[in-house]
Amino acid sequence: MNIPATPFPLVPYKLGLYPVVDSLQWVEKLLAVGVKTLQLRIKDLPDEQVEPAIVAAIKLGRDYQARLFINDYWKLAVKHQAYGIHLGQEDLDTADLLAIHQAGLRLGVSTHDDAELARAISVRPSYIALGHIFPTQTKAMPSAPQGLEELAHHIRQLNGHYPTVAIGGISLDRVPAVMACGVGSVAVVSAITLAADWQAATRQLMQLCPYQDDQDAQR
Ligand SMILES: Cc1ncc(COP(=O)(O)OP(=O)(O)O)c(N)n1
Ligand SMILES: Cc1ncsc1CCOP(=O)(O)O
Ligand SMILES: [Mg+2]
Repeated sequence: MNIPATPFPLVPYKLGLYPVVDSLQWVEKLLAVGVKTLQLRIKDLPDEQVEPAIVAAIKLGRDYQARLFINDYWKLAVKHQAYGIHLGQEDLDTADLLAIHQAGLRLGVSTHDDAELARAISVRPSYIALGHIFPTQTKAMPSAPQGLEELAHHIRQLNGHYPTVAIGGISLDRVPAVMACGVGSVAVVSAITLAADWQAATRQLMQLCPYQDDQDAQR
């Protein structure tokens, strides 16, 4: 892992509701209802198959002045100047962090435990994701869910130095308890994509998890 000499660019400390979706159509629908932070997470396709969706999503994100993170496909995100990239711990082994940093992209990093948190901090990313908090059907997870106590413990450890995002099994009714742990943002997949009324769910989630336009995370 090649660690840049300076931190990755800042993002707002409270990124607000952060939907994670697997298609350009979802990106477009969520931007249209006012989502300001989101991620395009397409898994395991060749670069040439995902490139058109990534290019179009980045343009939409710019048009709506939103923060669109690209999951995994860091080379395409750099090539097309995305707002940011999200990487997991395994992705950190292979991604060129210097190239991402030099291109000025924001970086979010996943963490599951104390060791992964320490590794993420060593990279000085733009935000740190913590999870999975609750059991999830969306992604096969090798470890047990962290739960709210562990989430609160990790947030205390970070001591306000990084924007934080909680992810994993977070349903609408669980958001208040997650926010009460002091997290800046809540990332959701199924709470939106499997909701009976996704627009109503998104609006309620945005209200519970407000975005605040500042960059006051102090490292
Ligand atoms: C906001 C956010 N947090 C965590 C993840 C998970 O990333 P990763 O561990 O790399 O797993 P995949 O999403 O790539 O399957 C995420 N995507 N977003
Ligand atoms: C991508 C990812 N990373 C950790 S949990 C997860 C899936 C979250 O999906 P859901 O909000 O449906 O539990
Ligand atoms: Mg990944």
